[in-house]
Amino acid sequence: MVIEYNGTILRNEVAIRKEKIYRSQNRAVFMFRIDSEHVVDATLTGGIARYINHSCAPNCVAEVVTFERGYKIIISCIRRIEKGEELCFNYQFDSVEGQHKIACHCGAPECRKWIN
Ligand SMILES: C[S@@+](CC[C@H](N)C(=O)[O-])C[C@H]1O[C@@H](n2cnc3c(N)ncnc32)[C@H](O)[C@@H]1O
Repeated sequence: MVIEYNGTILRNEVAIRKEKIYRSQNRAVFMFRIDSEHVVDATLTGGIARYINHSCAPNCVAEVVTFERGYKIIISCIRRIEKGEELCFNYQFDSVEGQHKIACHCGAPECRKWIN
């Protein structure tokens, strides 16, 4: 394990409301989907794991584990990480028709060009 992705677990409806509020406040929004009904909101209560970028050739993986009837998001390395190397994992965002596409800048030879 490298780091835990901390934050507050929210139901979808609450997460949608919070995201609107954050955007109206011009805040960067940090949310991690854990299942079809819940999101971990790291915008105000998260740690540094929220800054981990996406890569199409990641050195880490993010896994949702159940813990004491709740959830935890654990970031683990999947290969040796050199000193100074940036941590990254595959966001595995769904590609939703009509949704704004995010260009990927991970720089990996096998880059899929889009995050979502
Ligand atoms: C959780 S934040 C990661 C930290 C963010 N880079 C920052 O400085 O606050 C996720 C956002 O970072 C950007 N991002 C992360 N990985 C990226 C990548 N491989 N290519 C382009 N943008 C990326 C996207 O805007 C994405 O929505």
